[in-house]
This record gives sequence, C-alpha cells and structure tokens, in this order.
Amino acid sequence: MHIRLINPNTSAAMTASIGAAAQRIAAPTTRLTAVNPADGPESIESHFDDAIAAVGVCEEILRGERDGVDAYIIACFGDPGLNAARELTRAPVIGIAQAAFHMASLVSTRFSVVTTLRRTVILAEHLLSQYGCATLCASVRATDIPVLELEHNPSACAAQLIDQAQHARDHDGAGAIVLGCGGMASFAADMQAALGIPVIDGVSAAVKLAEAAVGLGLHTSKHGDLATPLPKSFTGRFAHFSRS
Ligand SMILES: O=C(O)C[C@H]1NC(=O)NC1=O
Repeated sequence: MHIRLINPNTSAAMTASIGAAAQRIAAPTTRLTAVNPADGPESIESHFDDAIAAVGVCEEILRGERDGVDAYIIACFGDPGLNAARELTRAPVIGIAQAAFHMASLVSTRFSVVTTLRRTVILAEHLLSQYGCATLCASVRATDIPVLELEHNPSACAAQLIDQAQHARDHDGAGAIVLGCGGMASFAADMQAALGIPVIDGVSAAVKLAEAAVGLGLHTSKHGDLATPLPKSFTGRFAHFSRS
C-alpha cells in the first residue's frame, strides 16, 4: 500500500523528520511518501496558520489522487483540513491528533497532551472535544517551544518536554503522554524510556491506523457530509479547485 504523509507546514526539514519517523514504524510492504505544500506557513501555531494550511492540505490530497495513494496522514497536530480532505478522496485520511488521542485511550484511562506554544492549547482542547476524547484527557500542558525550535534545538526541547510530561504524570494523573506536534516524533522513544509510561507520537500512531484501515478494506464514507463536494466554480487563486 502507498501512504502519503502530508506535513501541512512548509518546513522541508520537518517533512523529512516526519517521513523518517514514519519509515521506522511502517510495515515492510508499506510505501511511504512525505510531502509538504510549496505555499503556506513555515509552521502552524495559530487559528490563522491552521486555516491557511488547510488549503495546501487539500491541494496535496488532489495530487495524491492522481498518484493513486491508498491512505493519507495529515501530520500536524491541529489536523488542519481533515474533513475537507476526507471529502476529496475515498482513501482513509488520518489526522495525527485524532490518531494519538485514540491510541492513548487504548493504553491508559487518562492521558495528557504536551504541546508547543501556550496559545495552541485551545486548538488541542477543541480537537479533544470534537473527537469525543475530552473526558479522557487529564491536562494539556504547553512547553512554550516554537514549532521550528524542535528542529533547531532538539536537546533543549527534549528537556522541556520531559519536565512537562513528568508534571502531567505526577500531578495531573496522566497514565500516558501524547506529543502535541508532528515535529516531536523523534522524541517519543527516549521520553517513554525516561518516564516509564506510554508516550504516543501521532505520526507513528497514524501510520499504524492507516495501515489498519487499508488492511480492513475501509474507505472514507461517501454517504452524507463526507461525500465528494458538489460541482462548482472557484475563481481567482482557487480556480484549480473548480469541478464540473
Ligand atoms: O500545533 C502545534 O503547535 C504543532 C503543529 N504545528 C506544526 O507546524 N506542526 C504541528 O504538528
């Protein structure tokens, strides 16, 4: 099967690290390709960034349809454009936040999210509610690490992530930790060894869930709200989205 990872930000270095993390966990028979839009935010750390990034996600889905992709992963913790992307394909589309929350719920009764900037906490809280996981989440803790700092200064970032995860484990009642960024994938194994509790990276969780969905012969439902969008004209910079 062919799984396409879409890093919705335009950081090529983060796309490469996401692809490498996915490759470490994918089945030998799974072909992985990792891409990012040419246009859009270099990192996604706000509602505005999220909205702009969703357009690039949809463009990458349309490219993937031409490439015969079997499943897609939206490798940004805000899951930008997730349901819009699902309208554009019959293939499963897995968001790393949704994947991580559900994977954490299989190995703990309460988990905490450790994420980047404080202002993104509400994005995670909105997704927890949207996915029906809010009652399973003990806390969402911010490290105030800017997303791209994960690439630039990993050792300092690892220390801050561990510190917040230890507080979540010792004071919030978390039995597991969800990493709140696609760029944190490479930290999961060391953090799990240091903390002694499950640490879930959404990229890895999404790869295994995508493999499972394809293996089960599941497709995105085209009945109701995720049906292919109705034919309509788009103008100007979005003209390429027009469908007859
Ligand atoms: O929401 C965040 O802070 C993390 C999110 N932003 C990004 O550019 N990739 C991510 O996974």
